[in-house]
Amino acid sequence: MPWDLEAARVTALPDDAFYIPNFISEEEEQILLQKIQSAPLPRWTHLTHRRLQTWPSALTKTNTLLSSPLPPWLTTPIIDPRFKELGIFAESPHTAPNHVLINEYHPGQGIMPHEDGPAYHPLVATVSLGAAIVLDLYDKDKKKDGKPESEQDYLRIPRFRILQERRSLLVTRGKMYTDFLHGIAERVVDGDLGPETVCNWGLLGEKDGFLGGSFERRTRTSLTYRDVLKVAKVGNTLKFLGRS
Ligand SMILES: O=C(O)CCC(=O)C(=O)O
Ligand SMILES: [Fe+2]
Repeated sequence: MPWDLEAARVTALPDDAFYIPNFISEEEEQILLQKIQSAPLPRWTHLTHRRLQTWPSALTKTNTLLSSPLPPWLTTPIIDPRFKELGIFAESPHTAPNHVLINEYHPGQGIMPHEDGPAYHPLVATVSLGAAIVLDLYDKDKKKDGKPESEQDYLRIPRFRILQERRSLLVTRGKMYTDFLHGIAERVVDGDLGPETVCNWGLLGEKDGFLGGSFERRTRTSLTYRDVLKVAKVGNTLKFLGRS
């Protein structure tokens, strides 16, 4: 793992994006997948095109996080020591992520182009598990309220494509967070892969598997680490509710 995030910069992208292959080991990947699979069923929110876990809890209607620690399996070794060593959240308000979304995509599933919005410090650190997937980035300009205006907009060609290998880390922040939409196409095959079409091609850990220019999707799970700006102490909340 590089000690300096700069060595991992995706130079073909506007500021800032960083890609680190083999960020976690195969053993760490298996432990994480097993923890995710063994979470009680009510932990999952089932959406039409994927399912999702939210740790430590969903935000309130005012985008507030009720303060609660992340479980140790989401903290060690990803946040502590690795994010800390790389200084990934050093400039975010809480100097560490306090929220993790876990998305699971089966082949053919994806996520519509969207932006992550103002509830978070503009930085997302994504660890990919289980299989590779292509993340598409779209210009935001022709969008209204951050959402595609039409079906045609949704189908339009991405401006950039990032290939996320299993066990890799992708960090997007700044302009990449605020000026682009990101999405994952609902495909069973990711194709047209090569140095001209994949902006992090030179940073990939194992290009050999992708030299044929395409791969079949398998189940891919992502952990997206973020810093929620507004945090309420649970003690205060209880007081607010008249319970203490
Ligand atoms: O699975 C991913 O890598 C992206 C997930 C995402 O965009 C989100 O949860 O907001
Ligand atoms: Fe997102």
